[in-house]
Amino acid sequence: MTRVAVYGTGSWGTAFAMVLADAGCDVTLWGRRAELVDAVNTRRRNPDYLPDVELPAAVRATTDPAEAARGARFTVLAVPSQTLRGNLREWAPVLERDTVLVSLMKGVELGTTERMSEVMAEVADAGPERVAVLSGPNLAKEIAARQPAASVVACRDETVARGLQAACHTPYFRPYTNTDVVGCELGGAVKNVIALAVGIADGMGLGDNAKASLITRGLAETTRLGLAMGAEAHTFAGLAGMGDLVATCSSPLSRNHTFGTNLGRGMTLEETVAVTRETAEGVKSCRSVLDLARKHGTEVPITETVVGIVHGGVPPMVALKELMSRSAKAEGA
Ligand SMILES: NC(=O)C1=CN([C@@H]2O[C@H](COP(=O)(O)OP(=O)(O)OC[C@H]3O[C@@H](n4cnc5c(N)ncnc54)[C@H](O)[C@@H]3O)[C@@H](O)[C@H]2O)C=CC1
Ligand SMILES: O=C(CO)COP(=O)(O)O
Repeated sequence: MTRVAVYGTGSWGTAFAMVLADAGCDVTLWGRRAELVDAVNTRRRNPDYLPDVELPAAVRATTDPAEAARGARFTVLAVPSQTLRGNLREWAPVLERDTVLVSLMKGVELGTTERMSEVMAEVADAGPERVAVLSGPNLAKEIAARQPAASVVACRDETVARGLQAACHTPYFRPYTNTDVVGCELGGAVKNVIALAVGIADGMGLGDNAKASLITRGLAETTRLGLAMGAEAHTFAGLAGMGDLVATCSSPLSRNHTFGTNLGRGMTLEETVAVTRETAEGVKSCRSVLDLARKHGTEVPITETVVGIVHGGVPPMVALKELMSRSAKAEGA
């Protein structure tokens, strides 16, 4: 039986632990808080993040990182992007030497502008054959309800990607393989920023034309940045690009979309943060995505607009006018 360690007992870590168990793996979840770990072990519940879901018996939990790591072929990381480096520094000494690190995270590190796979490779001293990412239209609450979804598992080593694919393939969760790690990660991180923009537009009362335009031009700027970073164009037309963008920008379950809607309705950043319990990665990552784009000399006008609204205090209506009055361009430019 394949042993898997999942670090992070939030919505996605817990839901994906369930997917792995349903696919036949033996899963140990690492959690920070003893009460939550205890609830998983004794009541088969995660009352804080997925209270209505009964977890399979093959999912156990622990607060001990070494116990979670023992014998794990895959080590899945599902903590907020901005805490990964610090967390992994603590866990790296106890991980199995040959374990494959799998990122579920959709963010870019502030300051370094590193993708999560880069942080993982650096901190755990892992080669590309030990670093994988999973990304796609995967709203945790739908998956926890075993509603059908497809996803992408990406690793530079295709054999490793196939191994991970087999480890998480269930009747309701269909993973495809890809070797374009950069494209899959970037698709996941930037769609959170575009979902903020769409949420803001929804909150302002703008219509479906505005939404479709933001999604489409959002995909254009994601692809432009991705190509400059060495990603492959077709990845952005796939599940980790278009797929995730559509799911996140249209679902009320998305934390990023909801965060944006609250801002668009006129809440301040502080008020919006106060009512957001879970991780909305785009709020921080919009700045690192913008930094990344500047490093690569690419234009990301929607991301720039989101940074202006979220961190620069620009009123959404002013930001909209600026976005609409940029110099006219050819669509493929
Ligand atoms: N929830 C979803 O639908 C999906 C989420 N993701 C991505 O997965 C990642 C994790 O997201 P969620 O599980 O949804 O977030 P969440 O907010 O539900 O849970 C985050 C988890 O990290 C823990 N945590 C917070 N600060 C920490 C720290 N300093 N050290 C260690 N642990 C800490 C929390 O206790 C919690 O267990 C994010 O990058 C998100 O973008 C990706 C696909 C779907
Ligand atoms: O990544 C997600 C769906 O694929 C979840 O999006 P949110 O983090 O906005 O909830």
